[in-house]
Amino acid sequence: MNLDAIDWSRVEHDLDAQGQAVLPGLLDEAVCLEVAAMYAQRERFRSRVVMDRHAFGRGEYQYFAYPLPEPLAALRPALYARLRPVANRWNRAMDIPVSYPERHEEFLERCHAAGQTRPTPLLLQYGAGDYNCLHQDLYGEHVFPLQVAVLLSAPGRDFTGGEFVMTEQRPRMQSRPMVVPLGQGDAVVMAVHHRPVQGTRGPYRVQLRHGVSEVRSGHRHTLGLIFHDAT
Ligand SMILES: O=C(O)CCC(=O)C(=O)O
Ligand SMILES: [Fe+2]
Repeated sequence: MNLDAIDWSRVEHDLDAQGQAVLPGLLDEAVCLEVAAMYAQRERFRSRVVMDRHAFGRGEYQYFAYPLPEPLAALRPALYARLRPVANRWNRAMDIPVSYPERHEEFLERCHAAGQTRPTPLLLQYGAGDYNCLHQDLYGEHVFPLQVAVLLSAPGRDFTGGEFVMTEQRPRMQSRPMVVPLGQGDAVVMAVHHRPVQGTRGPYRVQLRHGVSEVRSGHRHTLGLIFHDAT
């Protein structure tokens, strides 16, 4: 994990232009394999979700329990600090009277005081035929408007299909699809649910959703980092 190697002005530009941006090579291959292997260590997690039981898609995921293991424990506050200026600027543009404190810990205290005490970082596991329906990761009143997903598996080698997709819904218009190309260790930063777009008569909001197309073969693991906690 080397956050200094990332071109954050390009990330900010891409987030403003399309609601998502790639962080290339966020985790190296050895770390990807180590994190993916945690899936089998049930004691690391607070709960497991089998997606087809809830009509969320097909496949499964587990939410980590506190304390988070490394590298997640360090990555979550470090990414928060880099993304906080965009989150604050987006809220100002959308007239949302919420600003995010300097430290992630302080934001978590706000979540916890409102009953959002459960950790949201998650590990997802897909096999052939699995997919993730378009969704928004909202877990209560307190929302940090950006989240990160790291692809832990190698496309072409570990799996085929399984593309990361997003849609952006503009008011009274049809949805715009986006496919985000990711290699092993690359991450996508994305809007959790909405973002401001500059219109001729001022800024307006667009709604975003993300999901994963069907995995055709092999296995695909993803690490999801959401900055608010859950009720
Ligand atoms: O598996 C993926 O790429 C999507 C993960 C996801 O939905 C998330 O991290 O919130
Ligand atoms: Fe998600």
